[in-house]
Amino acid sequence: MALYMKAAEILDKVEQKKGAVKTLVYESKYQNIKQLFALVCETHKYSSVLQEIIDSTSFLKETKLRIHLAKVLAYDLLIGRGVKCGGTWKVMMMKHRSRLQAALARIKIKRKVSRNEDLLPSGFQQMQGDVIPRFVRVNTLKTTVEDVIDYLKREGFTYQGTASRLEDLDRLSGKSFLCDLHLEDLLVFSAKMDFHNHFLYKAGHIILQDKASCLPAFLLNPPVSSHVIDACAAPGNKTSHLAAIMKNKGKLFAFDLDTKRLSTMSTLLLRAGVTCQQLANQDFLKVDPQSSEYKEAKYILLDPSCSGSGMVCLRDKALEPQEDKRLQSLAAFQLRCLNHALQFPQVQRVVYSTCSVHSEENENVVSACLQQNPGFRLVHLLPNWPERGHDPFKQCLRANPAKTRTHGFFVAMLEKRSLQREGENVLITTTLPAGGEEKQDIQQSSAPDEEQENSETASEHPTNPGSKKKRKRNRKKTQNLES
Ligand SMILES: C[S@@+](CC[C@H](N)C(=O)[O-])C[C@H]1O[C@@H](n2cnc3c(N)ncnc32)[C@H](O)[C@@H]1O
Repeated sequence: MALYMKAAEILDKVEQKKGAVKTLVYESKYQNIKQLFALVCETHKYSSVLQEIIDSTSFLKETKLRIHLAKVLAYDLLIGRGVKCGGTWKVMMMKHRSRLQAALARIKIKRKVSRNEDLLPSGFQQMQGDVIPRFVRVNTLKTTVEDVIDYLKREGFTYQGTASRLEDLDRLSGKSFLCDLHLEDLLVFSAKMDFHNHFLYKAGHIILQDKASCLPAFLLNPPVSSHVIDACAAPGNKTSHLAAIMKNKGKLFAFDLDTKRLSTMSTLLLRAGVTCQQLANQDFLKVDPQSSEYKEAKYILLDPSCSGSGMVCLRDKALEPQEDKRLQSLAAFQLRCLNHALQFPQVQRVVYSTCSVHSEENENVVSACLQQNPGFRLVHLLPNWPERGHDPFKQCLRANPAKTRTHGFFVAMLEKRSLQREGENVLITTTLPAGGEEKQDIQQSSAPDEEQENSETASEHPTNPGSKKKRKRNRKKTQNLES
């Protein structure tokens, strides 16, 4: 019963656009997160069909159930695993079973389809084949990749080395796993692997984070001891990633408007061993860039609220035409945030990211911002990343299940022009698949010769195989994971 109540509560919020499924499920503190997440996602996908079924029967009127609870129960009865609770709800659902089944059958006949999946709105049908592997980020504040691999091997997992091609990820099954081909602190497992109850997760040694969502902090790559702003930070996965890159040194200012999400974030950061953060329940747009507190802030990560249309289980809703108005208002907010980020006097780099597939929230925001801020330009990111921003924003990255085996995502990095002397080359190389040929991308800078202050040039990025940082990056053995 508790499962259905929680699922209905979250579905209600999701349909009112009060939050993303993943966050709401996590915040619910329900013990079986995976089960709750699956039920909410699936009911949400079939929401319009369930509404049609319910409307065509007297189910709501007779049971006096609220619509979201009715949908969740009807989903499990007709499409899911069968109603699993006992008591009055089970009796009630059994009483209405044949009428609800008949209503579903009538809809299938009307639409001339035989399978339930064929009733899904087209956006959801496309993604039925999309399987996203389980990505696990090793929290280097608490452990090392080697220690996690050893620990898992002792538990019967099979380590298959570093992936060399995207297709290697599709072949993962059972307890086999790989190191990711782009991000060295990321392990990849089959989609079915669940770590929510695993010791490594509960102890904060691993973070369950989609690969695309790991890109912003990885690309921003703030140096140890730097001052960094995470503008829209909760629930804090990217904040903890930034802290790991900064080795918990320096200052990490993290803002979020939402008190509840911030409190979840505090728990998450505590578990991850983050100590360099300064959390504030504050509107980023009202943070004063001129305040002396931020006078050394050179790196900003901006991951503002977005339509969430890249999240696989939300895809069809976000593609509905009536979303246009909402997209415009989100885009306006995102542009204000990005413009605001560029007002910090010492800012050198800003990474802008969304989990949206819409150009309105991605390339269009970046384009408008660059027009309004000619002192900034785009940095060409990871040259061998397979999915690029829409024309002409090839410097930016996109991600999606088909091309990158991740949720839909967008990342851009803006850099202050004065960081590069005119005519200098910005060299950005990338970690390559094992055995792959080294690729480099040389971009001609057209920046005016204002000041040469950037000691953190792109060639020092750890993705550059030759960078000092990468050479020095010896993963320290820290705690014994079993202690
Ligand atoms: C996409 S989520 C951020 C996810 C986060 N970066 C992470 O990786 O866990 C967007 C966040 O922006 C927050 N937000 C929305 N408007 C804001 C504002 N004006 N100032 C600060 N935070 C804001 C929302 O509460 C939400 O938590």
